Amino acid sequence: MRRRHKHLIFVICTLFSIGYISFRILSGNDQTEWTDEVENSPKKITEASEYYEDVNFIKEHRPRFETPGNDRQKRISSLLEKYSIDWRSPIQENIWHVAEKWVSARKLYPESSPLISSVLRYLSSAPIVKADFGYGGTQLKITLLLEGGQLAVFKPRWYPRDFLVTGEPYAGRDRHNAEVAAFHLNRLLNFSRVPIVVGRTIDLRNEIKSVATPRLINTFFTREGNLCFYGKCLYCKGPDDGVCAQGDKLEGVVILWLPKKLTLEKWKHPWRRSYKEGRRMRWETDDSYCRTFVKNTSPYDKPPRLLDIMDTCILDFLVGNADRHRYETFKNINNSMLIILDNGKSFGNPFEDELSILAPFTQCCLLRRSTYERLQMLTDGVLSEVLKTVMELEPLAPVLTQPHLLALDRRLKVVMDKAHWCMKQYGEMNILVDE
Ligand SMILES: Nc1ncnc2c1ncn2[C@@H]1O[C@H](COP(=O)(O)OP(=O)(O)OP(=O)(O)O)[C@@H](O)[C@H]1O
Ligand SMILES: [Mn+2]
Repeated sequence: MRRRHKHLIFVICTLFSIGYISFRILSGNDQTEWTDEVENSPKKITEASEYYEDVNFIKEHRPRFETPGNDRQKRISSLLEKYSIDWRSPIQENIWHVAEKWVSARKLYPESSPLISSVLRYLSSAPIVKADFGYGGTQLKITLLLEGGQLAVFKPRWYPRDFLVTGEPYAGRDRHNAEVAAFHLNRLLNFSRVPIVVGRTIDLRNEIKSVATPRLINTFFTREGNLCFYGKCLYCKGPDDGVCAQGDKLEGVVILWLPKKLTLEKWKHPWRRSYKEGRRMRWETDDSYCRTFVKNTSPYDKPPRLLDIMDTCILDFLVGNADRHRYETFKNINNSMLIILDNGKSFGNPFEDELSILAPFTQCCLLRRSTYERLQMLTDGVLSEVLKTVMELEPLAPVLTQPHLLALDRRLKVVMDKAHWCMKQYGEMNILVDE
């Protein structure tokens, strides 16, 4: 009897030990579910199929910055190889023709070409043959005719780089450096939809006034020994609205004009703001606006326009541009891109993220797969690092202050979180579009 009793105790202890050891092994696996170990040995968890799906989902979609020992450095190198600018490339005087030929329905220039450096170099140095008023709009600018017959726009500097624009999300005057940063960011996103732009400090007296039309000369004046002008635009009424050089030197940006033979068509942006206090637009109060209205309305009911709106709002959210009230496409050209013109209202406040700019994306939950993959490549601070390096020798360098660079990385995380939320909610195949 006693022997049988002992035997029973032995069996119970053995079973208990086996149970305990199994439990430890399994819970050990549990703890590795977020680490690379699971990525390398997915077989370990194949039995729990539901759970496996979830882990796989997170593995594929979690932001890269949560992955230790990832390929960050490789991503930086490959992006720099494609997008670096040779700011010392020799001047090529016949480059305008090249830039003109680049323009097609879906791209303004190739993703990567040493000739982009050549265009930027010449745009920042070509002699100015003629200068006139801008061409309407609300902001002060000058139209330039450059040597070789190329048209361009000059937008002047109003603010120092660290100026903080507060108030309404679209407040303040244009930020000239924002045009430059938005252009390079658009390249990193592989959009090629922002016109080519470069920083340039001009001699207002010798390069502009000397070749200006009489009507532009009439708006020149001096203030405290500095040469100024106020030009003509909706907000350019007189000297109070003028911009002044430091002495004769005026910093600004030169934007390459699109080929004259291509006509632009203007569209009202479906997610535009009212710009009136107390007046709310439908998208601000109706979260089904995309599904019930925009998606059923031409030209958003078929590709590529709505996807272009998604791309644009992501770029705008990253740079903080809340002023995309209208947009332009090439008239009579099939599948024309949404041309991302006028980014002057970006980079006003690096300490706030204006979520309403993302409304098209959060309300439609739609995104090109190519854009999603590119955004993912730019996580882990890759975005700010590559952008900073690409613009390091820009004539306006430093183009962005550190807080603005950090804001880009922070906002990118917000975009990725929204994308993952959409995927979880509706399924990846309903969110990401192969186009
Ligand atoms: N690079 C360009 N090539 C061709 N057309 C251009 C270019 N830049 C601007 N335009 C034309 O001029 C218009 C006004 O330009 P832009 O939006 O930069 O000025 P703005 O004064 O900031 O306008 P708004 O006050 O409406 O914001 C554009 O809508 C476009 O039609
Ligand atoms: Mn503008």
